[in-house]
Amino acid sequence: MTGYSRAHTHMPDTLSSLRVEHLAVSFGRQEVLHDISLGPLPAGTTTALLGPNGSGKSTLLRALAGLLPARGAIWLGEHGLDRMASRERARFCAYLPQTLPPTVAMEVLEAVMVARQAGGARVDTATALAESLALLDRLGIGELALRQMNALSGGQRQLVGLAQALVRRPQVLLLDEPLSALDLHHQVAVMDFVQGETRRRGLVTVIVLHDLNVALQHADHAVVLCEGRLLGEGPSLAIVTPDMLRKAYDVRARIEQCSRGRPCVIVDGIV
Ligand SMILES: Nc1ncnc2c1ncn2[C@@H]1O[C@H](COP(=O)(O)OP(=O)(O)OP(=O)(O)O)[C@@H](O)[C@H]1O
Repeated sequence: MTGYSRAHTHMPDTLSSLRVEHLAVSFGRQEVLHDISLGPLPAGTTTALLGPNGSGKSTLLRALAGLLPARGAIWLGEHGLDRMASRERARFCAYLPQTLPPTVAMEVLEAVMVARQAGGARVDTATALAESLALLDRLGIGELALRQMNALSGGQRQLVGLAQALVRRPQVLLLDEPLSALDLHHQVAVMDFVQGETRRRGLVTVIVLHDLNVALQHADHAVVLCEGRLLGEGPSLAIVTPDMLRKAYDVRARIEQCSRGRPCVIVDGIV
C-alpha cells in the first residue's frame, strides 16, 4: 500500500514487545481479573486470547486498551502504557470492541478517514483518503466506500471496524471477537490479513477468539483465562491441549492432525 510507512508520524519506530505485570481489574468491590502477568509478546506476533464465557477476555483487552481502570503495569518496550494519558495511549493501541457502537450518519470512507486522523499522527486529507481507500480495498470492501455506515450489515460493519482499527497504524492491535459476524470466507480472509499485517508491520496483535481451530492455525501464541485467572500462556500448539480444554472449557477433546498435517481440535463431548 502506498503512503503507509511509519515516516512522518509520531509513532515510535522501534519494534517493541508487550508485557503485562500483575494486572488486576475490579468492578465495584468485585475483582474480576486477578494478578495477570503476560509476555513478552513480541512485535510481529499474533496472540489468541482464549477462555470460556465470563472468564475475563474482554475485560483484559479493555484494560490493555486503557478503557478500564486497572492495577499493575503494562509495558510496550520501555513505554509504560498504563501511565499514559488516553490520547497518548491511543497513538500506540487500536481496539476493536466486541459490540460495535451505533454509528452516526456517515459514509464508510469518511468514517475510516476520521479514524485515521484520530490516530494521533497528523496527516493531510489527501493522505488519509488514499490510505483509507487502499485499506478498504485490501480488506475486500472497497465497494462499500460510499455506503452509509448505518446501512451496513453486521459483518460489513465488523470489517469496517477492523479497517478503522488498522488505519490508525497502531503498534498494538486489540481485537475482541472480530470474526463473530463474518461468514467462513471472510473469517479466513480477515485472519490471513491480520496475521500478515501483524508480521509485516511488526505489530503486537491480541485477538479474542472462541474458535480454537482458528487459534491453532492463525495465532503464534495463546493465552487462556479461566475465572479471571491466567490458566496458560505460550505457543498455541503447546497451550491448546486436551488437558487445557478440559480445565478451561469442561470438554473432552483431542488434537489431531488433518490430512494436510495441520492441527485440529475434535471435541468428543462435555465433561
Ligand atoms: N461492567 C461490568 N460490571 C460488572 N461486572 C462486569 C462488567 N463487565 C464484565 N463484568 C464481569 O466480569 C467478568 C468477565 O467478563 P468479560 O466480559 O471480560 O468476559 P469474557 O471472557 O469476555 O466473556 P465472553 O466470552 O462471554 O464475551 C464476568 O463475570 C462479567 O460478568
